[in-house]
Amino acid sequence: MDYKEYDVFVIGSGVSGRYVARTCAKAGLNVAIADNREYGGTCANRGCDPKKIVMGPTEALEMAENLNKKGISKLPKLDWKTNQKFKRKFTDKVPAGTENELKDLGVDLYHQSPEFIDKNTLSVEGKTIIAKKIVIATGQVPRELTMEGAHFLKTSTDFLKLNKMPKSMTFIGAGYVGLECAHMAARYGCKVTLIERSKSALDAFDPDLVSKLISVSEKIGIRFIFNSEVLSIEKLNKNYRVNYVDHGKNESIKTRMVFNTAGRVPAIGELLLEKGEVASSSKGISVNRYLQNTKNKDVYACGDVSDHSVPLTPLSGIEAKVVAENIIHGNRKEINVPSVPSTVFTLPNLASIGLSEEAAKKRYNNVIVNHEIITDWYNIKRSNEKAYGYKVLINERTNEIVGAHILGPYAAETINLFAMAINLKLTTMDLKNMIFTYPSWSNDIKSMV
Ligand SMILES: Cc1cc2nc3c(=O)[nH]c(=O)nc-3n(C[C@H](O)[C@H](O)[C@H](O)COP(=O)(O)OP(=O)(O)OC[C@H]3O[C@@H](n4cnc5c(N)ncnc54)[C@H](O)[C@@H]3O)c2cc1C
Ligand SMILES: NC(=O)c1ccc[n+]([C@@H]2O[C@H](COP(=O)([O-])OP(=O)(O)OC[C@H]3O[C@@H](n4cnc5c(N)ncnc54)[C@H](O)[C@@H]3O)[C@@H](O)[C@H]2O)c1
Repeated sequence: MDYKEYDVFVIGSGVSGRYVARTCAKAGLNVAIADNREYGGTCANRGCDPKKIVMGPTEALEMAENLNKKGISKLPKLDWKTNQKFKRKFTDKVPAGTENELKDLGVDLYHQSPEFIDKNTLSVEGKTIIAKKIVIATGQVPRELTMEGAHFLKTSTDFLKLNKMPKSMTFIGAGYVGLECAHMAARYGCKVTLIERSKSALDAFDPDLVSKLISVSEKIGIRFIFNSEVLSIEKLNKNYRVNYVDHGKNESIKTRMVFNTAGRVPAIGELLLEKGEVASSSKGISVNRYLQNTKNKDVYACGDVSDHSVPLTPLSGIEAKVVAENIIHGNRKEINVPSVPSTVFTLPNLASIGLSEEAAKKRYNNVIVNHEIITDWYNIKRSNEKAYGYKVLINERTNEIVGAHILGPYAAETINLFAMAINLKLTTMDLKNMIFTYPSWSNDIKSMV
């Protein structure tokens, strides 16, 4: 019988899977890894990294527009095609680079989805694999939508590698992916519509700041349709017709492309988990505090696919470290996640860490809510940016910051100072007593507390 044995078999070569494979191989274990797409995962191939490159010219345009006739006399013209070329300089190298790095460490590579046969046995590429430990690090995939014509839908992966920017596009779902793509597309000259099922966008973020972001987005031409259900998508000649119900009324919109940005779900459909006796739910692979499956103790999970994770790159990395350590040394490291900052890379950025206003008020008796949409601070006036606002939540008893939310330029950077403050339990006075550079956006955080 054609079978192979490994100490560790990793499924998924994204930020979390490849970390586990690399670390276990470096520790002398006999390791294999499988991926059914190009190696390197979502973040590097079709997520965070290429997205920021595509966004680069829009940031330059935004800054120029804000200073138009204030020292700028001619606005830059964005060029999608040359930016795609620049982007490919990064993304083209990822799959081979990832494979070579793993091969050099002696890791065996497979290019298909494995299926469980039993608790420690997998089938892949016609081979039977017996592994002492199996790591599931398969990430997430777009939620499948089932309306008539759903097969016409494109995804964020298609968006980030479009040959040219179409005249119009419609996104179904106004979450992270929908909003980020919408902001990029609108600034590259596309007419953008977002159709969202619920009453607002970005439900994980502060509603006051979200509402300001929506009004800024509308000013750059983005149309939002809330409380709306898409019924069907029809193919016309060059366009699609999206039929939807808006407040009980049947409506439609003609658009060049339609994207599914309605959320992402754990990528577990192809693994035949029941045969491996692996416990899972709609949130992903069920794990305990060692990130070990709650049923099959020889299975671990890390990254977006674990039911412990918030689907963000830095968290996937932290989880991978825990899994690698527990496999190499036996269960000795529990997952312990600090407060995790998160940013929607719209312009302006919307960034957040810690508790929401609602959660903070539930958790603490007395919460100070510092909230302002800023119009008269020096930074906003000199940059002429479209919006700047914050909400900071402070536990009145201890003066510790328990939540911070910023809508503004470079909020993806300044929120990291709040991450440090919250995780180190700094008080408002600690922050105020720090000396930061001036004039800088970071320095403004002292005025927010
Ligand atoms: C458009 C977009 C933008 C994003 N932007 C950000 C951002 O700015 N900041 C941030 O922190 N996060 C961002 N994210 C989320 C981030 O990409 C993920 O949190 C991160 O990539 C998760 O890493 P992972 O290793 O868990 O999974 P992934 O990187 O998704 O890797 C999983 C791998 O498993 C493979 N796989 C799946 N199923 C199977 C199978 N059955 N068999 C074999 N292989 C399989 C996949 O092909 C993939 O290579 C973004 C996501 C998207 C989609
Ligand atoms: N900047 C970042 O860090 C970043 C960027 C992209 C993605 N991500 C990660 O990926 C995850 C997924 O992001 P996402 O944008 O795909 O999902 P999301 O959950 O943020 O947003 C999905 C949106 O689609 C709506 N929706 C669902 N079904 C719908 C339907 N049938 N019709 C209309 N609207 C519908 C939801 O109400 C929600 O507002 C995020 O939670 C985040 O952790 C992070």
